[in-house]
Amino acid sequence: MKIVEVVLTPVAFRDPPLLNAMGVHEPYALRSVVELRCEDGVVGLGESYGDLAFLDQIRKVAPELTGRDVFDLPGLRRTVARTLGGAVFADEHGLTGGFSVSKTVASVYALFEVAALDAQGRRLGRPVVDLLGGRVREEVDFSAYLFYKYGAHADGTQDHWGEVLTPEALVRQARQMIDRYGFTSIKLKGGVLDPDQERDGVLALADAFPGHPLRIDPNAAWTVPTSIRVARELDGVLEYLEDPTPGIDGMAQVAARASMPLATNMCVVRFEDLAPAFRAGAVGVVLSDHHFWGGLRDTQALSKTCEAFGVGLSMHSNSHLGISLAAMVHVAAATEHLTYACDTHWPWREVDVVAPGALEFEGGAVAVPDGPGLGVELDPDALARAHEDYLRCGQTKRDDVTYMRNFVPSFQPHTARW
Ligand SMILES: O=C([O-])[C@@H](O)[C@@H](O)[C@H](O)[C@@H](O)C(=O)[O-]
Ligand SMILES: [Mg+2]
Repeated sequence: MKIVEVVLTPVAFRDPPLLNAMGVHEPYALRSVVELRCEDGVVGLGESYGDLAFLDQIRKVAPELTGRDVFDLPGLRRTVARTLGGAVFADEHGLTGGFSVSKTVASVYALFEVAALDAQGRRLGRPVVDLLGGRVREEVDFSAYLFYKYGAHADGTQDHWGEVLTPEALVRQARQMIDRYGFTSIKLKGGVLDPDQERDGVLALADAFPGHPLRIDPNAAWTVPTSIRVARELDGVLEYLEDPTPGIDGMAQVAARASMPLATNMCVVRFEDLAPAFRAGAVGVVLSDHHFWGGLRDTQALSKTCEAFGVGLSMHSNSHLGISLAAMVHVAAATEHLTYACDTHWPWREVDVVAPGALEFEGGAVAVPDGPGLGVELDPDALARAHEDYLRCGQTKRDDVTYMRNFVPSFQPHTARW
């Protein structure tokens, strides 16, 4: 089945002022939506980053795909690598590790691979999970992804979550999210407040939600000694500690002294990073993310590799919409070695580009959608509105650091600050 046209639509959707080690989320999150229009009227959907530097790369590749067989994934990967010709996409926030040619190819390929698999599934009348080998689980568990946050954006726009800067407010946010979605495990985005305050936040969550596995992710905001101290203070409380400190060497020093496994989506972000990290004993859990790990099939390869080395696998997320959530659910449902509930930013968005109904949370889990392919349908009006928002919002890249300076003029990112 040949690809006849590739349509790329950058979109933007409202995002609350969520805090992290690099600053604060801007009023809109940016994404790209791809439609692979194929023979017989079949259309495959994909979703990924919306930064201009990423759009520049996918815009180079898109015209090269027309006339290609949508079932030829190795050919698709070769076309991506050849067309990019060594280009590097640098997502300046740095929250998902370094940049490289291989990570850029993996990221661009992933967007088109998901769309190709969606098209294949629609053509065959089978869900993507079946193309990945079939279901090992019917539904996929997600964690409540909590953020410290401001009560309003720089222009005064508020949201229903309110300000969250204290343990009490964190517990309130967790309760709102758990009441609505039923999550049974909790992740806290840290690297925002003094580590002692964040430790107290975790302890308050542990008290309020007994039996809910907990994690904290300071995105490398802590030094090695601070990480070791906080790990000791949260002994028996955390299921894993995510990216407390920068780099494989630093993580290895913490891992040697911490009782809980360390997880990462910062120091292991490509297959090339696995050997040095595993050799150093730096990580006990790798956070997969098909958007930069080379798509759904490479995510499965990552899982197998982790299993062989006795390393756990969880799933990282960034602000995203329903096409990405569907892809995350399909790959998670087809991947046996997935040892923790996945992350998702889903509760933070209010609109979507897909028609409602296919993706529902129950007990913190999402069942694999029924339909062929990814099982989600594009809502053309919603897509048009989100594209209008993209054109109107004036943002062209994610820049939490500069936006943070509206609130704290002297702000510098918090890498190994504490
Ligand atoms: O949305 C955020 O601010 C997160 O900090 C995100 O960008 C990270 O990449 C991510 O969720 C993580 O686990 O590090
Ligand atoms: Mg992380």
